[in-house]
Amino acid sequence: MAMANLARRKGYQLATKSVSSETLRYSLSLSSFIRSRGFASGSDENDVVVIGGGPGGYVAAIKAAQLGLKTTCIEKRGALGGTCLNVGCIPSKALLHSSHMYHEAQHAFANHGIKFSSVEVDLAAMMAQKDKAVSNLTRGIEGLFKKNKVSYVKGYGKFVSPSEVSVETLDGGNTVVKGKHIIIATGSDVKSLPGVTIDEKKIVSSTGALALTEIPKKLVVIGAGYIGLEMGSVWGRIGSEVTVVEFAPDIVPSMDGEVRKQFQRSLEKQGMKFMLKTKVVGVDTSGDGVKLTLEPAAGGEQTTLEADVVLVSAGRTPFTAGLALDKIGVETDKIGRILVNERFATNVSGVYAIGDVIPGPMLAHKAEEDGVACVEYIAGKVGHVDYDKVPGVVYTNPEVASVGKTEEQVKELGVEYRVGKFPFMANSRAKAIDNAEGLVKILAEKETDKILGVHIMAPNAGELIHEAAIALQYDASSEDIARVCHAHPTMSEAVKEAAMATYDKPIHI
Ligand SMILES: Cc1cc2nc3c(=O)[nH]c(=O)nc-3n(C[C@H](O)[C@H](O)[C@H](O)COP(=O)(O)OP(=O)(O)OC[C@H]3O[C@@H](n4cnc5c(N)ncnc54)[C@H](O)[C@@H]3O)c2cc1C
Ligand SMILES: NC(=O)c1ccc[n+]([C@@H]2O[C@H](COP(=O)([O-])OP(=O)(O)OC[C@H]3O[C@@H](n4cnc5c(N)ncnc54)[C@H](O)[C@@H]3O)[C@@H](O)[C@H]2O)c1
Repeated sequence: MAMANLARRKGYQLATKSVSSETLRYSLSLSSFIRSRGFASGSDENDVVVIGGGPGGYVAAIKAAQLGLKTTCIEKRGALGGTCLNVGCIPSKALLHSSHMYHEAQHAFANHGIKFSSVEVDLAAMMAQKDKAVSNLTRGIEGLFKKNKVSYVKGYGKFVSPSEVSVETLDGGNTVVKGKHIIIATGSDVKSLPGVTIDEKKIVSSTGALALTEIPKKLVVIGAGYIGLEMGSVWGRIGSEVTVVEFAPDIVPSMDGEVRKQFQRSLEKQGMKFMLKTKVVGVDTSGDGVKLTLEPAAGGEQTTLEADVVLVSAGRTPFTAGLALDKIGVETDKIGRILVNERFATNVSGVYAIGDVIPGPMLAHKAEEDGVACVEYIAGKVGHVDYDKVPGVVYTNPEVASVGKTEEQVKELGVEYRVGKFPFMANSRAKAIDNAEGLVKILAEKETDKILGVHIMAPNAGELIHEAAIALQYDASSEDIARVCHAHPTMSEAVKEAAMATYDKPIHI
């Protein structure tokens, strides 16, 4: 609105009535920016080149093009969407949903009066449904590239200079792509463990675990983080005996302690076994299955554990292999993450980095936010990402979602705080659908009531958390949430009640 007024005052014409104020804002500021910086127009040189077509890279490329910058994206895997779409977020959520439906059919339908004589898993069909979702979505991004006029080069990119990337194309050719600004968005890869060689058959990474052709009788998962618990849930629900070996004293070490305890109990009830404070010191794949040698994390007597398949999910590591970063002098930290400033600029002028390859949470939505902010800075605007307010969700059942600080972190900060909790046992919608496990927990600063962190365990916690994310972003108080009218009967009412419990008293408990 303000821009439209400015346009009128300055005598600009709105070209067509379909031009939105947003488009106008970008085009006005961008045309003057292009004039002042001498950006490419119609030449072979790009304003922006993005290496990597994952959530960070493809979103940065589309946003750059929307900002009027001539943009090319280089991707080596032959499909857009990166780890997330091809071998991460999307295929895992497809399998989590399919396996959840099977589990519900076996264990929950009868409570709702739905009975049938037998239910079975067709693994090939389950995998085909997952693959269909992935291929539809990757093609969708190619469509978005065309719509936004992003050039797409399929091949492996390597720096020749800070403004030139040589690409070995997938069709066997070679080309050099030039750009005034180059964004590295090459993501991450599975972190390997000493003495544990991934063969994607018996010893698998998440990629192998998303494509097993048989249900393993015994699955051992190394690492009780996001991937281990999600993929462990998938295979556990459809028949595997799942044991999770975790080095730390707790599962998902970054989670709020109280919520984590309830979460672990819930997973154990579903049949998942945990061996905490334990490390894998060796694997033997010479027989039919796998024999693991384990040792207490603090050292001590060794034990063995047998498995048909072992999933290595002990974290991911930044991926920069083959980029020739040393050739142009881009700085990385001790664990290989590219160092950037608040504008995502590396130490080399004109070279930027975003997503999993830089420090910060390794999450798709964080990579997307990085991508948008990075190109906004490149276009002379101001970008914004607040890593303290990035929601995290474990998509098990129940899901666990959180945003902001855990109680342990708040304590460590020495801030005086209040806690408000509300269990789904007292939420009418959760009772109506017979799925009342979990709680909402809110932490707020005692003096100001400003919300510091929100933690939710519920079947749809990943959806419920965004009310809290908005509240945190706008520095809302728990009273602000509590005084917003929430529809009845919804699971969201538990968020309102937890907010009431934080600054005053809840009604329904
Ligand atoms: C099993 C699994 C499940 C996950 N689930 C979730 C989830 O539910 N929610 C969530 O937020 N996050 C999830 N993640 C994490 C998420 O996938 C990553 O945080 C996200 O993909 C990072 O995006 P990115 O763009 O930085 O990198 P990536 O998605 O890794 O993309 C980088 C791309 O760059 C390409 N590339 C690398 N080097 C070159 C080169 N030299 N030339 C050309 N191309 C190159 C790669 O082929 C890749 O496609 C999951 C990860 C895994 C493994
Ligand atoms: N739902 C989601 O958003 C989602 C899903 C999957 C993956 N991801 C992202 O992918 C990244 C990688 O996932 P991940 O599960 O591999 O990593 P993670 O960092 O979530 O968990 C790794 C776990 O392995 C443990 N560990 C490390 N070394 C070990 C060892 N030698 N033996 C036993 N345990 C060990 C760690 O203590 C930790 O609990 C995550 O950081 C996450 O950001 C996100």
